[in-house]
Amino acid sequence: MIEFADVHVRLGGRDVLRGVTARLPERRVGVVGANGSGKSTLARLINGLALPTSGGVTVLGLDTRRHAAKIRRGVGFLFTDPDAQIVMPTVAEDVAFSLRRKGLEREEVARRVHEALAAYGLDGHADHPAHHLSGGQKQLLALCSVMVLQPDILVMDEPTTLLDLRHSRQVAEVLRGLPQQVVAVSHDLPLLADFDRVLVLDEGRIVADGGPDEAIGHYRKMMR
Ligand SMILES: Nc1ncnc2c1ncn2[C@@H]1O[C@H](COP(=O)(O)OP(=O)(O)OP(=O)(O)O)[C@@H](O)[C@H]1O
Repeated sequence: MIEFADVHVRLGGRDVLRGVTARLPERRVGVVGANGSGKSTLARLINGLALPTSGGVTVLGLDTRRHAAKIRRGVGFLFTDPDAQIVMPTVAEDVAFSLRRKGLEREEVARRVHEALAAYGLDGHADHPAHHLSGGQKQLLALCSVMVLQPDILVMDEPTTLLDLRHSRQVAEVLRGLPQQVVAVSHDLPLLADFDRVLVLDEGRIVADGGPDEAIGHYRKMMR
């Protein structure tokens, strides 16, 4: 469960979010809106990467202002650019990196890495240099490295921007099967078409909120 209570965010003298209130119990929530409407800031609030100037954000029952470290352990965050997230030389090492930091035994790490790579269609690339993967494969690797930690919530900021149609569909398929709550900021409207709920932001406010047909319809009209 994610809850925004009258959240205002002011950055560099600008009101980026202006009174956002929403309770989000749904499993898959999309966020759309024009460039600069505050979507990334909203996403970053969920794991405490951004903090409200006033109002509050509660995630997994905790206030993000007071429990940032604990919330970050429970909230996986996927950035648009996978290069920002890939930290180790090979594909398998990248997935293993965060598991090792958790102090898991070597054999347990190897088992989980193997399973995770297979789930994301990357098992044939385990020993390849991560930076030699295609953009789409890198995005899948970044997602795999986040999900191997089994977060309670996955937040994605424009996860399909760099992907071709096939890889976008693959990511959509992966999201469909995840048991976790997913919040996806995206300009990729087909990705959100079967989400449970979509929020439309405009100039830092939620201006539409509902099922994908209704909310995306509103967004399309706004952008005419
Ligand atoms: N750290 C910051 N300092 C000053 N202004 C900021 C900062 N971060 C974001 N902004 C401004 O806040 C506004 C909203 O930014 P945000 O990235 O949340 O929008 P967005 O809806 O995700 O946009 P896009 O679709 O282009 O990614 C923008 O005008 C941006 O320039």
